[in-house]
Amino acid sequence: MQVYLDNNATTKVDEKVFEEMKPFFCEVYGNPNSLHSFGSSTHKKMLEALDYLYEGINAADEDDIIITANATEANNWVIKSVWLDKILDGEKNHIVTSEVEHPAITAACNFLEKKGVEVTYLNVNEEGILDAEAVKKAIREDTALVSIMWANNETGKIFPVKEIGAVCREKGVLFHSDATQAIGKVEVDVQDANVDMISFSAHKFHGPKGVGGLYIKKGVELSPYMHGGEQMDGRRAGTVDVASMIGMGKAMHLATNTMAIAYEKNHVGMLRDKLENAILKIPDTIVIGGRENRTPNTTLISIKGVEGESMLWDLNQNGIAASTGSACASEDLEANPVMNAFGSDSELAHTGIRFSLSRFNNEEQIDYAIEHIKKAVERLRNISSSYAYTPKSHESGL
Ligand SMILES: Cc1ncc(COP(=O)(O)O)c(CN[C@@H](CS)C(=O)O)c1O
Repeated sequence: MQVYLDNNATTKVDEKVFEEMKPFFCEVYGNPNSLHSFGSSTHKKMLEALDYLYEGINAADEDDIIITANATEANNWVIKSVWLDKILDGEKNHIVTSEVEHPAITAACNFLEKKGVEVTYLNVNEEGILDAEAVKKAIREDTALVSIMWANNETGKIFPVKEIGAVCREKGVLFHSDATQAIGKVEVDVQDANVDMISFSAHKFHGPKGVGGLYIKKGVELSPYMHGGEQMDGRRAGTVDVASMIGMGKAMHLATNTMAIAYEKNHVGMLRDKLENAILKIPDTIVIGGRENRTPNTTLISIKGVEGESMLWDLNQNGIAASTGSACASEDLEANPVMNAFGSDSELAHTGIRFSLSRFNNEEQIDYAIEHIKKAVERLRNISSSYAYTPKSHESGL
């Protein structure tokens, strides 16, 4: 049996999305910016896709949604164009973010630090989140941008975006939120959340890889990251990947309409809880950050005495796909940076396993995964030189 439990890394394209995309490779293949009918025949479906995107995040008609290659591009665009617009050409020289952001934010900020920009990386608490008060205290006169994610890709923890947005509004500071792991899992309402910009990627909500977006609230000026043609009203040059844009719109529609969200919470949340409850019955296991206030599909679990990579290998031998944390950091065998951020010691930070489900998982798959997780833990602990179960040890915390 093949059981895919790594949906925060990427998801399967929904068949309905694929069907929507198909005509735009070999039949309706014109360049949308061409004046002839081969080009204009793409417009109807592209406009429908934009409508789905605006509807999915409750963007106002006068706001912009710019199609990018992915969330990484959108995140880099925000960080580097704020640097251009407000730091190089302005009086600001400070950015506030968190220490558990995706590398697309932290690496871009590290790059700016080498250019002399000051960056505050806010700590998270033992629940893996930070509060709006901490953001308020970090904002300075010369703060150009606050960028705090909507939901964490490893723990699923949801950040108080609305409260942070209110603080940024009060202080007159631009607020960006990386919503990549929120869309399709929890409600994302950009007007309610007082947010100026959000990033997203289609392949996190059953759309194609290689397409994403940046929502920009009306009135927010942001220099283009890509110059060239007049696509996206000159805000992002380059011929749009028509099929992928249409696929992303359809995926957003499927993922965010009322039924889908309710289904995600009831179905996926129930499956995630069943998996989590079973693993927590094993001694010396703990959910990193606790079980509250998370996206319904994600769990990051520490299994003491079991190296994350060894566990992944064992599960993979049985057709089960999971991860030790974000895919982009999985190559290096460093301790999980998010677990480090929680203050877990290095040994424990190597024991995290992330399971991230989707609406395409079912109970049979979860039962199969539980069976093999238990066997893998027993096998790996038996050969572990560092783990010895003692009755009190299962009360140990992080
Ligand atoms: C919060 C967040 N922000 C940005 C990205 C980047 O998405 P791209 O489509 O690759 O550009 C991701 C992708 N996180 C995957 C791959 S590293 C994970 O395994 O956690 C993300 O989770």
